[in-house]
Amino acid sequence: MADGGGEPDQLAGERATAQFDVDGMKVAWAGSRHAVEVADRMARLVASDPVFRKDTRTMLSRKELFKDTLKKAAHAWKRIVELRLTEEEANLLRLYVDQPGYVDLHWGMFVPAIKGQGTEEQQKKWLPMAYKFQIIGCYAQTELGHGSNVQGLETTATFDPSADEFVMHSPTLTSSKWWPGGLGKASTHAVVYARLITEGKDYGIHGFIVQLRSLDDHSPLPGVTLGDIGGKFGSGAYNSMDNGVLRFDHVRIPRDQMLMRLSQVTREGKYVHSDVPKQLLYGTMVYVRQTIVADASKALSRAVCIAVRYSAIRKQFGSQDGGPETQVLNYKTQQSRLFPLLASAYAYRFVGQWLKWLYTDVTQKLEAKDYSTLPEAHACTAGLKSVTTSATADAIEECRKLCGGHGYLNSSGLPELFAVYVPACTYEGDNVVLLLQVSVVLHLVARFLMKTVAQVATGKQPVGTIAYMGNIQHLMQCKSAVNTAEDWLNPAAIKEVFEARALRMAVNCAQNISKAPSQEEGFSELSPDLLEAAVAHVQLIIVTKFIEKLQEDIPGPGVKEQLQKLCSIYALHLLHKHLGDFLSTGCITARQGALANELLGKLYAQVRPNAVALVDAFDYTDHYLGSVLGRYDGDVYPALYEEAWKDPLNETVVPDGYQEHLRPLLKQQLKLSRL
Ligand SMILES: CCCCCCCC/C=C\CCCCCC(=O)SCCNC(=O)CCNC(=O)[C@H](O)C(C)(C)COP(=O)(O)OP(=O)(O)OC[C@H]1O[C@@H](n2cnc3c(N)ncnc32)[C@H](O)[C@@H]1OP(=O)(O)O
Ligand SMILES: Cc1cc2nc3c(=O)[nH]c(=O)nc-3n(C[C@H](O)[C@H](O)[C@H](O)COP(=O)(O)OP(=O)(O)OC[C@H]3O[C@@H](n4cnc5c(N)ncnc54)[C@H](O)[C@@H]3O)c2cc1C
Repeated sequence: MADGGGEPDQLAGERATAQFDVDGMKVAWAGSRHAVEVADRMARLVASDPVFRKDTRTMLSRKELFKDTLKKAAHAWKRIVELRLTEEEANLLRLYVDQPGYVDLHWGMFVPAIKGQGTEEQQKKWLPMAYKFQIIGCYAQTELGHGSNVQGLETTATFDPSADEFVMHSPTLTSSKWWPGGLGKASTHAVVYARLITEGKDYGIHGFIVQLRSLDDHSPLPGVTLGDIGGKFGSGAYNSMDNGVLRFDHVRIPRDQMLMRLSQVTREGKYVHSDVPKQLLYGTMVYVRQTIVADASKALSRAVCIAVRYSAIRKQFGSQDGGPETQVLNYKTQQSRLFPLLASAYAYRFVGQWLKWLYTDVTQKLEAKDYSTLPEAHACTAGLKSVTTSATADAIEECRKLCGGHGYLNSSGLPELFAVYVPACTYEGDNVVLLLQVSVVLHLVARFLMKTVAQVATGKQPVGTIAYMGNIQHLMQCKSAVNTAEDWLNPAAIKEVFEARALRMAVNCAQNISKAPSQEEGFSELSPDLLEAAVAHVQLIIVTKFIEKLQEDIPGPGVKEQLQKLCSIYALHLLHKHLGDFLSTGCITARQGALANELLGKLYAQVRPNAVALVDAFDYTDHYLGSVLGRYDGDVYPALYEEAWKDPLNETVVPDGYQEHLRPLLKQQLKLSRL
């Protein structure tokens, strides 16, 4: 289209300059050819079904939006059953429907909580009902007064041996369950976390399966108060979810509805704890944090895909002699803001794949009663969840700005993506609280290593993602050998400075804490520094996993070369952003920092001809992207123009309210001017 400057062929031209095999990159991104094929099939299935349309979603009222979500969830389930989709296919289909709703919590938390914390007998009873949607479940942990501090929850489950029942009760206003998704309107059941009290003793937080609503008419059961907690940030967005409030007034449940895999209450009311660590109670959170890391790359890649394609279409300013306007993607500033985000999308994808492997490995070990890797799983999931979600939320907002004014329109898809995504920084563990968990581990290891540094070669070595800390003697004094910009292309050079920075920051904290009157005071005082040390450690994990990915066989002409560039961009943009850390810990010199920046500029120029193809490799349909700016065909302007007319304000030429408010005002002003 030549009309008005929109040039869809522009993207075809961009695709022609790619220096790698896009299909090969799709496989590297998805993990296997099979994964590409299934994802593609499910995405197209959703995109071609009119029930799953979402283009007017931000214009719906809350009630309409919620009803639309119920309709989509029911239709998705119907298609899953009709087509006999596998679990993998069904999960992807739900992903591409792309509308937060009760099903996310049913499959994402209710079912995993029963699987992880229920006995075999309990699983046999409850899971088949959940699998067939005969019951709908949610995860009711957070309360009005307590979220981060799980040990501070107030809801009680008091055992009554005379009836062989627990009495669920909300003793205070602050003990009201508050936030659980799916609770407000949809769920019939919940896994409720409450303080277990038996024989007059409080045994702390345990999980209980509680029926909340009638299976006949969906009304709340006696003693149960339920509702939605109200509208949330943004139009459309997370308002499709019925985050709810729940109060119990002495509600009775049978004893066998306590989740009893970790501990039991006998018929007589005796509390028995099995030999498994009590932290397994938090297992569902570890599982979900792991899925959230994988989801970060999806949200980030969507935003980046929109911003890259639109930046290739959008033109501003010509050359001095009145030549054609320049694609904004050619501006170095646009590249230096956008390409690190593109690189981060790939980095998070690969670290997400690794974390999934780690989670599976830990789960298998737990089944064999080997609990040794549990702290590693907790620290990795908590740290990666925190760092990837914070960076992704910031990146989506940056992509909105990269799209200029049009990025602020709902039709760009970016405001809604941000509004849906940003609570990921809070739910499943506030990001600061989770980073502090990582810093506890780092502090303990650093303190131990400082004490035992002389015997470290013979002492107990740290393993897993903290293994590098065992190399303390080298990392505390090493100096980077980088001498030219190109030296920074060497993964070993990158790894060394990231390891040295992370370790030195952890050791500095441990030294300063040891000077405080007590460890507790020191920890509190130093907590801002501990957070930064935790971030440095997590960034090291992401960089390392990207480097390790590149050691694998990655087929397809040019694919590995592009990934190598993205890996260098990811690491070096972090180095540039956190230059203060690297300089103040003496890991690099100012000159080496400048060389890293010089190389970054060169790498951006090399990525430029590949940028559109690199986002095509995410393989997103226009339906899933949900953005007129990110359309595959690049036909942006007609789409923007057409979209505007769909707004309810444009249903009439003269607006509602004209007669009551505009006309009298205008007439009055006219009269006054004639006086
Ligand atoms: C179709 C597929 C769908 C896929 C999935 C989709 C999911 C849907 C997506 C989005 C929907 C939104 C979902 C949101 C749901 C929620 O938000 S649920 C509520 C989540 N709440 C939290 O995350 C609360 C955060 N707080 C905590 O996790 C903990 O309380 C804490 C980590 C802050 C620890 O507090 P603290 O008081 O210090 O610890 P204790 O409880 O006493 O425990 C101390 C020891 O336990 C270790 N530990 C802590 N957590 C874990 C864990 N998860 N795993 C293993 N170990 C853990 C901790 O390190 C201590 O160990 P030491 O004693 O050895 O030091
Ligand atoms: C969209 C959404 C969906 C949710 N879904 C569910 C669900 O399905 N089920 C469920 O049970 N819950 C759910 N939640 C609740 C969620 O898990 C909690 O909101 C979250 O764990 C944070 O807890 P909080 O709200 O108590 O925050 P707070 O802990 O009150 O945080 C407030 C501030 O205090 C800071 N802070 C807190 N503790 C410390 C500390 N020790 N040191 C330093 N700073 C600290 C935090 O960093 C933050 O800045 C959901 C929340 C949201 C927003």
